[in-house]
Amino acid sequence: MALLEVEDLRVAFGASTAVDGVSFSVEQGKIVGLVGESGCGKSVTSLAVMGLLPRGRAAKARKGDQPVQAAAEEASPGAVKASVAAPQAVPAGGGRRKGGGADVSGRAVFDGTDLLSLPASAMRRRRGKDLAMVFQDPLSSLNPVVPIGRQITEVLERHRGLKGDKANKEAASLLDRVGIPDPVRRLKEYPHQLSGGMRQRVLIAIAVACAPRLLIADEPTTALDVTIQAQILELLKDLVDHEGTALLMITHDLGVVAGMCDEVNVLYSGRVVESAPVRELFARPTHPYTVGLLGSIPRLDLPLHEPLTPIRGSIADVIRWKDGCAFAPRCDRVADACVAGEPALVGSAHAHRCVMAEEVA
Ligand SMILES: Nc1ncnc2c1ncn2[C@@H]1O[C@H](COP(=O)(O)OP(=O)(O)OP(=O)(O)O)[C@@H](O)[C@H]1O
Repeated sequence: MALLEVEDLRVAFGASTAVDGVSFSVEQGKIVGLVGESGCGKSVTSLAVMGLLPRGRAAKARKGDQPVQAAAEEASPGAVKASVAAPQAVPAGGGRRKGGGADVSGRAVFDGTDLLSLPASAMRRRRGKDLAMVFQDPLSSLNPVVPIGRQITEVLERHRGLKGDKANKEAASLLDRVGIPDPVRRLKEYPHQLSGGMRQRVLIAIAVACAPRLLIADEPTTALDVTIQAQILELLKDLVDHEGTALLMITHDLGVVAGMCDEVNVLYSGRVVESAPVRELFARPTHPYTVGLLGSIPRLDLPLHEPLTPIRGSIADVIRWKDGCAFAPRCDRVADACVAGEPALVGSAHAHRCVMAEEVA
């Protein structure tokens, strides 16, 4: 059994469905990508798995509310008071976007335990220790008025019981491990004294401080320039290779997917529309949305000046899945069958949700 099995995950904010029956799994020592354009449900999926969404009315009635801030404070290994990851979790889950709490259903089975059914206190113990998250924007994920050393030692104290010199030594060795030179001096510095790439390394150091078995990285390199991006991705890959960490990589960047992932799940309008091992997906994309995503990125193997083919329309041009394929209004190959009812996910190793798949192939 995989380390994480997400089954039929659904997340709704009031009447609006953000994640609509998503299933995927992540094996130990593997990198699994969740890919799709903005708004398809990638972040909400990961926040739901981490238990970081503000609870909606239905959930409150079931188990009592877990306030957003409380959840955020526990966000990741940086989930200590006034520390990392938390500020970013709040906007993603409930601050930046208005719309109240989330009603979450389905299962997210981690090492045999359904995380979605855990009480908030048990989930808090797991976050940071077994599961950790790295967010996109390190500046808003770190506390600007606390030296980075303190932000790391708080995690070590909380989850590993390390204090004083021992905690400081371990913090310096974590910074060293993520490639920050002169770590002892850096421990005393504040986030604004570090470059963007270094701040992201600090977040990764915090995330791995307790050797989590599952790391979720939500667009961890989007805010960085390409050379730093490559270093950070290499660092994450090393963790997987050397520690056997399972990595769920959330990205809209197919280049990152190609270079990093073992398996890929393509999301569209809250549902997985295609999932496959990475080579298979790039060699034989089957869903027209995946084909469109691949057609819209520049390729070195095509003649110079070959035009890119963007997907027409936007993710707002969707129909509800129960009425047919949500991608149909943007699809060049749309046929009557596409809007005749809900398309099922077909296949196992390489699965797709397209009734016209044979014609597409
Ligand atoms: N707190 C909230 N209240 C209401 N709707 C929300 C909330 N958080 C997210 N959504 C909606 O859920 C949908 C999925 O959002 P999500 O952030 O998961 O997308 P995404 O694929 O991660 O996009 P991006 O790459 O831009 O972060 C969007 O339509 C978004 O507006």
